[in-house]
Amino acid sequence: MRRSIATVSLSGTLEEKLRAAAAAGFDGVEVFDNDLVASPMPPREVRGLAESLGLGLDLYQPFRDFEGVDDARLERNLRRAEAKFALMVELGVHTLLVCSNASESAIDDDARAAAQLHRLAETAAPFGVRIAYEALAWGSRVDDYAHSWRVVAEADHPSLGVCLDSFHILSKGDDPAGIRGIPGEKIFFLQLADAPHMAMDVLQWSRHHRCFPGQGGFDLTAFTGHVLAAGYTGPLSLEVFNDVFRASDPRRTAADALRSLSVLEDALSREQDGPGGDGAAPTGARPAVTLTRLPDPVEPAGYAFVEVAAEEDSAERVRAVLAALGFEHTRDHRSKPVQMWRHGATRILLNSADPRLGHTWSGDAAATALGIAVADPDGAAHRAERLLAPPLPRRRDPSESRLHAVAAPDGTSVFFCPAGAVEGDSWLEDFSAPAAQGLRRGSATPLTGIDHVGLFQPFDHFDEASLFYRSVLGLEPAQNLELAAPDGLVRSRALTRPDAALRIALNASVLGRGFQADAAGGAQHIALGCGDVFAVAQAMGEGGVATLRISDNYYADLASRTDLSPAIRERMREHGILYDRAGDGEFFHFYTPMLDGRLFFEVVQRKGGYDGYGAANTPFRMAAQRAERSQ
Ligand SMILES: O=C(O)c1ccc(O)c(O)c1
Ligand SMILES: [Mg+2]
Repeated sequence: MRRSIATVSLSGTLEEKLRAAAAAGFDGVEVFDNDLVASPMPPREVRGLAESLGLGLDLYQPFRDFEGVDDARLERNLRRAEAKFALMVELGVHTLLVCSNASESAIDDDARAAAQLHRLAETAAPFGVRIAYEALAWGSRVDDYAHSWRVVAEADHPSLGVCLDSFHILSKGDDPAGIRGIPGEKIFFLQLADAPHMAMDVLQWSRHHRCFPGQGGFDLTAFTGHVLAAGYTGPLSLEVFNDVFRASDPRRTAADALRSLSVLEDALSREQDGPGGDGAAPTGARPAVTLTRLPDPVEPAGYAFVEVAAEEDSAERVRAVLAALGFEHTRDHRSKPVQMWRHGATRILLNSADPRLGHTWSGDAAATALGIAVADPDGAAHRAERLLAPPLPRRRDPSESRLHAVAAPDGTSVFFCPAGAVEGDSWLEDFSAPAAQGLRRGSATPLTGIDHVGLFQPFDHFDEASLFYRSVLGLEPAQNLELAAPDGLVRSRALTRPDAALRIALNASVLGRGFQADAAGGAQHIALGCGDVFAVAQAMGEGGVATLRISDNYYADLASRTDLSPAIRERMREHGILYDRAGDGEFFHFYTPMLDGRLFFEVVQRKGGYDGYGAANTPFRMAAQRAERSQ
């Protein structure tokens, strides 16, 4: 389908916005009145620039407070509209968006509104302009799509139709299924925006918190499905008012935006195919539009590895922790300064070179790459590329295996590794047995694998990162949580496979401050699953690595709210083990100290189907880390 974006969704001058939209691959834009008025470019130049960029100007907007007015004001409004129609002719835009009247003085009379919109459409027609009437959620009379459609139907003019905006409809909990009853040719325009669920004034919610489809809490796939079922064939246009996007690099925002539409179209196209999903047997009537289809979603089987980069001093600290956790240094890379540490099927790669720069890693130890085990690495890489994930060039010897890698928004490398690879196979052959004196053995601990990886994100790219991991790795996002760290609020969002084979936790500091955010690149952790958290804590201590100490007050509080026995609580206190409970599920977990400024490990034990992350304990963990740092 044709893809557009409103200039209000991007930062910068009108020219920068047009260039960013074109660079991302959009077909068209909605021109916002203010962006044009503020631009030094005359309308004909804007038109020329858009043409040279291959962009259509699909809509001009918004025109406000037109209908439901007294007769004298109607004449003034028509003159105001005529000036815009003349401008639109110069720009070459053929559709004007008219928002439902939001002023207190609007007259509550549908017949009057319909007659006045009829006059407007009649005046627009000679200019080659159509009117798309949009119900604002805060319109003073017309505030839902069904009402806007009743007025448009009553006005009955070929140059008048409705504009549907997902935000105004879904924010109020209206049932979008009714859209199917609107004739497709009377839906002149479709604006898409998602938003996180919030209990707040709808105007403020709309003007500050909209986000791209798939980043919030609305079901945009179902919504758009209804609009297509009605027979709509126009553009899918993103209209996102968002405080962060207004102030961010427009090229990056535009790429994020286009990715959201690719994911949406792909989901719609798969839905139309029905449960078989092979494109051969549509269950419903196929609409008159072509939907972008991406390579099949990736179904990760788990982590093939996590790579940690560390310069020598901190590498020694990482090695000490790995050995104490029961990992063993089993292999070395044949051509790079990379050690493989293994515990059963769990692998941590320890790299002393900066994988991106090719020289010695400087700075704090960091998790720089995630190896994701997938059945079809080529297909996964192909899908990632279609989702505008930047591919990473790999420097390698000709004899080495080739792994596809892409960069996540925070710069983490994501490798697609063949699932089920065993030693003697593919990329693992790039590693050989280490010189015997280099070998370091771990202890026997009941670790079961990598439970999750926690990555701190710059706040501005939090939604982008969550859409990236969701669409590129096939993960389902949970609700955003806000956690009170001792030095600021931390937003947290978990993404997981339905079968829990892969979990990622994203965190960000709401105000971009606090020690977690201050660590260059932000705090990170690698969480290991186990069958006996006490045994692992014990072994780690015997291996010379203490666990992060949690305050005694925490254990006093635990006594008041759980029925854990005093003996167990005492052992937990001794090892800094934290506890959470959900239904019948229980969660025990502890942390290593921060290895440098940013990286630490966590060990978790899940019982009885617990599928959270112990978020309730995060403030206490962060307080303990902060106390430890300032010692
Ligand atoms: O917030 C507004 O005023 C506004 C303007 C135009 C739109 O299309 C819209 O959805 C909201
Ligand atoms: Mg709108």
